[in-house]
Amino acid sequence: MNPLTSYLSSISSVSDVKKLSDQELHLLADEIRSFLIEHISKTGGHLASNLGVVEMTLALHSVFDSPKDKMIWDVGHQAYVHKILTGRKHLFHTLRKYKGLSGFPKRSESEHDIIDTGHSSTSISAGYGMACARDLQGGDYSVISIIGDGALTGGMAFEALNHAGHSNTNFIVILNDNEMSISQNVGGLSSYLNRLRTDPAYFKMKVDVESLLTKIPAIGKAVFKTAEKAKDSIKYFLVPGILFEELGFTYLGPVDGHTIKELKMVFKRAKNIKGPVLIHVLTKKGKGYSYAEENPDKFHGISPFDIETGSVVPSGSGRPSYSAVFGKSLVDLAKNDPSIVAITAAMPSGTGLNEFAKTYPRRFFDVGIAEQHAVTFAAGLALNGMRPFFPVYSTFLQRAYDQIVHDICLQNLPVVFCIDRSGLVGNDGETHHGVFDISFLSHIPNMTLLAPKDGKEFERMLSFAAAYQGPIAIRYPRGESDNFATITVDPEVNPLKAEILTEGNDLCIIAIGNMVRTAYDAAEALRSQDIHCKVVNARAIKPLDQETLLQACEGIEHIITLEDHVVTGGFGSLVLNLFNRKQDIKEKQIRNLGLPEAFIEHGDVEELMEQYGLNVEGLISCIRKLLGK
Ligand SMILES: Cc1ncc(C[n+]2csc(CCOP(=O)(O)OP(=O)(O)O)c2C)c(N)n1
Ligand SMILES: CC(=O)[C@@H](O)[C@H](O)COP(=O)(O)O
Ligand SMILES: [Mg+2]
Repeated sequence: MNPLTSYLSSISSVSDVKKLSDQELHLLADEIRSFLIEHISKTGGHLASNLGVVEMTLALHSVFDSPKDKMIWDVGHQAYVHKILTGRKHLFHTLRKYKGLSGFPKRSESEHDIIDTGHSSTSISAGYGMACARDLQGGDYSVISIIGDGALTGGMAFEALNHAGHSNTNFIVILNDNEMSISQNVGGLSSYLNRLRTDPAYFKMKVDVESLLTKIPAIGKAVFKTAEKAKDSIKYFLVPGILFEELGFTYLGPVDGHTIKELKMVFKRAKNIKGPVLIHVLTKKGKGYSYAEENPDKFHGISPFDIETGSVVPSGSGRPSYSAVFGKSLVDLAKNDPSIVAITAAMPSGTGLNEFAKTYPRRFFDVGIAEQHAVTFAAGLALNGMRPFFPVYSTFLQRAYDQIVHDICLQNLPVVFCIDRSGLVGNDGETHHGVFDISFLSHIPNMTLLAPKDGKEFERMLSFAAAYQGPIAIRYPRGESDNFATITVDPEVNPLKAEILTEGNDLCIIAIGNMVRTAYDAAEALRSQDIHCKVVNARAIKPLDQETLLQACEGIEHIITLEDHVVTGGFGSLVLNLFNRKQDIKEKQIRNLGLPEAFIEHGDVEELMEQYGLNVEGLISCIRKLLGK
């Protein structure tokens, strides 16, 4: 290769990868790592996971023929290398930007992206479905699901392993084991995998033992049976991956995930094995960038950073995030209430639980990527006298709908759901926006749902929830907490009571949570133009503070409800029902402002809010139109 032109610039499609020798592929791997670090330091994104799969992805595209052979990336946050090799490297300056490259596989982006992913543990189910379809259609291609050790802790992955295992369907599962979820991986499976990783003798021994045992001459039935039994029992102790073998998979590994020659050899071998195969690949998360290797948690999902120092470029006003407010408040509450325990589904850092975990290790539970289990585990804790707090991203809570209904609300248990990342989250896009939680929670009997307008109110709601007799959820957005200290200073505020922030009789805006600031700023701007809007901070989404809301709207014709949530089944629909039931709705013009019933694309939150008319300017123009001014 001409030293002046890089290997990376020679790759315009996956077929170019196949032309390179193993040595050249390793040189290409170095260039891809520099490319990833360079670009993600500017755009932000999932750096550590992608640095860990460079050689594996190169080997995959060397041995298999995408898109004929189908590659399914679990979660999909580690598919940047796949995207670079499949003709999208020139788009990486737009990574996760509005109308730019998605941070996850997107079928609309490329034929090489076989399925849209973003939520964990779906790849084996989807892959096995595709393999079964292929066999029904007489197809002749490989289906490969690539799943991380974190994602493998998701129950759905085991449902799929169980289903696929005892079939003779040709299907390949690649387990990318880097011992990390976002934080350190947890659970019995993780320790099992760790044993496989750390006892290479296992792998060597397996080959010796197997070849020895197969040499035992089958003298007579009895001896052969004994030999088989001996083989099975020895295999049980010595053959790594026995767990997967017992489920019906042929286990190959563990394989060094950074040696392309070895990877290609195992992938080629797997192609020719009948039935389901699981390849256990060992990788290092963050490989090739020392800051990410030392701190894979921080560099899992990283904002723009300085390559030289590894430090994140500071942004925002410096106010604590809602997650930080949550984490600090919970440590304070737990000091005086020993019944308080905290549960996370593999997201301690993202939900602000690191401090609590350090302070109260016995009262902290990381269940792995297992939201369904987390909720019913919380039910068990609550039934036995504890007060569980479960901070979880809105979008991931979708996984546990039935557990919330059946195991928490039906039994009216005192569990606190702290719904982080509610509303638009921005750069993660469709699979991560938290815009359905009001719709899927507000209709469940016994569920109470609150939304704070700022950090102070959030603290108040958390202490209220800690004493609440029943299921209660508090929804709050990603990012910095707001601060209305100059307006309401009542520390003992009752979170079930709405509050009137500003007076006015031309129109009434009833807003929730993060949208109260938008309503307040729009009303302030309009006041100077002689348009007087009343602003109500609803605080409680369910039950609504009917008395305050009805009173606040007396004598006002135009009402706007404002939410960072889909309008269908959202907060506005609850207000509409209230006025329908309580008052002659004909007297009122009620406009529900929120998000459409659509999957909202990725981009910066500000851009998306503008796009959907939910920023201050959008609200002002809507009010002017309604009032004809
Ligand atoms: C249902 C669900 N819960 C939580 C997450 C958040 N999440 C994204 S990646 C990740 C860890 C994945 O670990 P692993 O599969 O080992 O991949 P790695 O980053 O180590 O390559 C988690 C918890 C998610 N995407 N989906
Ligand atoms: C891939 C994934 O699901 C997580 O890494 C998620 O992107 C984290 O989101 P935050 O950056 O909001 O914590
Ligand atoms: Mg991992």
